[in-house]
Amino acid sequence: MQTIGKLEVLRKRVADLRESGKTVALVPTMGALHDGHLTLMRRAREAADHVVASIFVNPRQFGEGEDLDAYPRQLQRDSELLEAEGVALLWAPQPDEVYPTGYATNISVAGVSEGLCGGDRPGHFDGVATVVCKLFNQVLPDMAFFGEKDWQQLAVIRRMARDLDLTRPHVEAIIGVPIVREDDGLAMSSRNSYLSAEQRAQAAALPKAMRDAIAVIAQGGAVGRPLGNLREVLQVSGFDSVDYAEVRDADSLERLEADNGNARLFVAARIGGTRLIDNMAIHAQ
Ligand SMILES: Nc1ncnc2c1ncn2[C@@H]1O[C@H](COP(=O)(O)OP(=O)(O)OP(=O)(O)O)[C@@H](O)[C@H]1O
Ligand SMILES: CC(C)(CO)[C@@H](O)C(=O)[O-]
Ligand code: BAL
Repeated sequence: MQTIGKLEVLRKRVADLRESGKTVALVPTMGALHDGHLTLMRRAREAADHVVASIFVNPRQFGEGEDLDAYPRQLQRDSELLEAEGVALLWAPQPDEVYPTGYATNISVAGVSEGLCGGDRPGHFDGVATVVCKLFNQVLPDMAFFGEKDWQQLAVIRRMARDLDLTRPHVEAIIGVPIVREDDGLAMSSRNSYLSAEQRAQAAALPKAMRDAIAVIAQGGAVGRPLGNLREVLQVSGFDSVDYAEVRDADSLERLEADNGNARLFVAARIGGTRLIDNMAIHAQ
């Protein structure tokens, strides 16, 4: 596996991979890899002839006072993990390679980016859409893989690909991979490394409270009371605050007051300084 920091070199190496009609999958990440990321790499390996992974802690998607500087960076360890997964190229540019002096363009996707993480993190999805569009143009992959842990992000990226008529990858080739969880149900996340041992144990209350709320919501009726209970349970379990707990349509992301058969529960909650997100279908898929 070759690690590349210059766009010029990336374009040449991707062109080499494409020789004799071979397909290329892109898996964008911010590094500090865990089994959730490695599952994306495996899905990509199964679907394409070659996998290009990217590691870029994108400054434009972090708000003021967020954890841009503290975000874990461990390129050496990550590159060993990617190599072991059979990844062909690692695209790991520095910020000035992605946003050179004079950079002035922003992509903003309305609708699906509103509320949930978009509400709590103003400008976040502009930063995500902008960098993902650039990554797509840099690698021109046949397909790209994203985790359903960031369900709203996936919706934003698909909307962007549809609206901008992207062909590499085409919107149908933007593939969502189900959430990979720890044994106690907590969704794997690079930010879990911020948790102390006590907070890590308390964090398991999040998926459990979500499953309990879902069991009630799936029986029909309004979502207000189960979501109220979920907030209370999280506070009693050691969470400091709940940024949002909402039921939305899984595709349109419209907010729902009652189950519509295609509903999904979305929660973001804070424990210590760490913000954890999760989402689950109300009805088994
Ligand atoms: N537990 C998981 N299961 C499936 N996909 C995941 C999981 N965690 C992350 N991903 C996916 O991996 C890709 C890269 O994510 P990223 O590098 O931000 O990792 P992360 O663990 O989500 O980090 P963060 O702590 O910033 O949320 C995204 O498409 C994300 O949805
Ligand atoms: C898609 C992404 C790599 C864009 O920076 C990031 O938002 C992430 O890791 O989910
Ligand atoms: N996985 C989402 C990236 C972020 O939180 O900025």
